[in-house]
Amino acid sequence: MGIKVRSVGIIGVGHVGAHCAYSLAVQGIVDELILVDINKEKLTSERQDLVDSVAHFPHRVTIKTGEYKDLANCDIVVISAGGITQDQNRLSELKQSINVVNSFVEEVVSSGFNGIFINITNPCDIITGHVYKLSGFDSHRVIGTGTCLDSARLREVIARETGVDHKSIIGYTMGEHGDSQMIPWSHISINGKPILELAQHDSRFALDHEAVLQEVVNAGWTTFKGKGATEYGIASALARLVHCIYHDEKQVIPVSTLLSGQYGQTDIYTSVPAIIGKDGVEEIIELNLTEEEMKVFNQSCDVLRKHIETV
Ligand SMILES: NC(=O)C1=CN([C@@H]2O[C@H](COP(=O)(O)OP(=O)(O)OC[C@H]3O[C@@H](n4cnc5c(N)ncnc54)[C@H](O)[C@@H]3O)[C@@H](O)[C@H]2O)C=CC1
Ligand SMILES: CC(=O)C(=O)O
Repeated sequence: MGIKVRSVGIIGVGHVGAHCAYSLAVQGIVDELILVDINKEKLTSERQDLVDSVAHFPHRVTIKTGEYKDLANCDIVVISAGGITQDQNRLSELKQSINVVNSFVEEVVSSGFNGIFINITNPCDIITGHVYKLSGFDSHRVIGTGTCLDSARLREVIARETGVDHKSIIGYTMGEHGDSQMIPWSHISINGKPILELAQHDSRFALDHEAVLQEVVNAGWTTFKGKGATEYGIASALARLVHCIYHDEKQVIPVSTLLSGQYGQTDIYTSVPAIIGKDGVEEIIELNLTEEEMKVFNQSCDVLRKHIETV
């Protein structure tokens, strides 16, 4: 009897891809990683460094390098190819990132890959939508990490301000993984108790909403400024998603996914909470946003649409 090897491919093993590889390996989420990068020297070095850590793990992980065609049998292919621009604006990466994914998505699909794409490359929502179109896959199998990372940042800020552990905070940011993302405050809760209700009786929960949003939006650039990359946060978000898929967890996580009428939006990839399981995005959760929240969410979609038109 053969045992199924959990195999994940990573395209682009720069700051982000290498950290994703390490997170998946060290947490024992995969049995095999296949790393692909156009920079062959870097690829060899990243593989060697990862291999050097394996002997200390309590589990076995095989780390390979390969070409796009070698990803045929992977369950999941992570896209983290490209390069972050210096101007701290994800949208200015658009043209470069489109060219990057154009150079391999169809080749990966024609190799026989029939699993789930998880895209990280920025601007995450637009590039994920483009990968969806290039791949011809059903949208539930093309996912963008979207505001999964920003939502972790949000929960950390709320945890710090309120003193409640982040695991007891239910909260997401929605919309663009970028400056126009929004926080649906009417749905932020401390394990089910709306934070807006708590705020009426306890000043700890009366947060400055605009300041929290700005801190969340700026967090990536706070990280980027001193090290020229953001990597641990996104790698942890990616590892969570991959774990959810392999274990069919059905956890609700905000990801960039195709909206087909939900929230009054159609034919656009953007972040909303969704159930993640073995089939990828299994269900989109439609929150009853307030009128003001809907307005800001729609504005975020407008920002994305304006840039999609330039592709
Ligand atoms: N969605 C998110 O939350 C986040 C997204 N990012 C994005 O991830 C991407 C990668 O960022 P970094 O790792 O910091 O960049 P990096 O420059 O360190 O690494 C990019 C890697 O992609 C490789 N590459 C370029 N074209 C390729 C191709 N056609 N095929 C295979 N490999 C290719 C390069 O050789 C390089 O090794 C950027 O678009 C960045 O904005 C970064 C952090 C968080
Ligand atoms: C760079 C980026 O997209 C982030 O860290 O949020």
